[in-house]
Amino acid sequence: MSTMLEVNGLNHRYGGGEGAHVAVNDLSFTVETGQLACIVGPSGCGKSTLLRCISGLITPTGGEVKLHGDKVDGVPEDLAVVFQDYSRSLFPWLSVRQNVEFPLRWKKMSRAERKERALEALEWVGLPGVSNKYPWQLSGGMQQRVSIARALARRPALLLMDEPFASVDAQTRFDLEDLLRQVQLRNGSTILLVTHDIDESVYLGDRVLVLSKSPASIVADLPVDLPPEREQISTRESFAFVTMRSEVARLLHSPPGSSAASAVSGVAASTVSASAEASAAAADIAESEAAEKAESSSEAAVGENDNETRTEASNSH
Ligand SMILES: Nc1ncnc2c1ncn2[C@@H]1O[C@H](COP(=O)(O)OP(=O)(O)OP(=O)(O)O)[C@@H](O)[C@H]1O
Repeated sequence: MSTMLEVNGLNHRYGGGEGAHVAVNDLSFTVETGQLACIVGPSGCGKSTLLRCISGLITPTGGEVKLHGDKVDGVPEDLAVVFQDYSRSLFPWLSVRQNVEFPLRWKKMSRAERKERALEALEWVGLPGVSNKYPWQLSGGMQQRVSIARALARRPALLLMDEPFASVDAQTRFDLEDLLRQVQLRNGSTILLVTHDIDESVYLGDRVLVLSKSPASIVADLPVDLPPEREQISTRESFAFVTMRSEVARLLHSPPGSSAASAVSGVAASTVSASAEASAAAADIAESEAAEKAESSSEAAVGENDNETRTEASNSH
């Protein structure tokens, strides 16, 4: 697998002098071709700043970014970005198809080719029948699909996504997450997605990079040990998912540089599987203990309330 993105010693400071604010602090990582890497970090830690540096929208104050080996010093032609706010990224006076075609105008291709690419991308995102509608005639989730189609139509070397599903309702969010993984698996796209939602980072990612509080630095880089094909209910219930999300939550809530955080980051992959085994064993023990207790207390507990099993829906907002 070749390296698509290299971030080396990246720093970014806003302003100067006493009012200077360091948003990103010495970040280094790579993303391999065909990988979907998620970056998760607390609100305000510097995630968007990192994406702006990677996309060439701002020049970092230190370090460098390379896309397929070329130093980024402006917005690369073969990079696309999907933002959270779909309503501001689509042109309301253009039809859906014209919106998707829009960035292709700067590519050397005929009108017919542009149209074909746009229709193909709309099909990838499950919107084959809306090409002549206007964005304001679509639901929020459909508009975000159009934004994704517009990014994919360019066949970018790297797709950056900044909290792409944060503005849609929970069910639409699930649908869009599944759509993204399907598209990524089918097209082999390389994607770097930023989110502050722990569950989303684990569900979507082949890998999760955990950032510290501001200024952003990398606390851990964890491979996601889940099958490529994921399903909202069974994947989220799986042992590997639950273990991993706990690991990420622990890392996010440990102060950077704390012994807990550095201990985990040093042995990221092995920690996940080791703690998975330990938790499995603990769960087995707890289950058999509970069964024994239930058996012995069942005679004495006649008339008492039924046990309630409560599954807490995770929400890391
Ligand atoms: N243009 C700017 N000038 C000065 N400071 C800025 C600028 N943009 C961001 N910052 C500051 O840099 C820090 C990181 O901001 P950034 O938007 O990158 O964080 P984030 O992790 O994406 O936040 P959120 O999760 O809330 O979207 C914040 O303290 C923010 O106030």
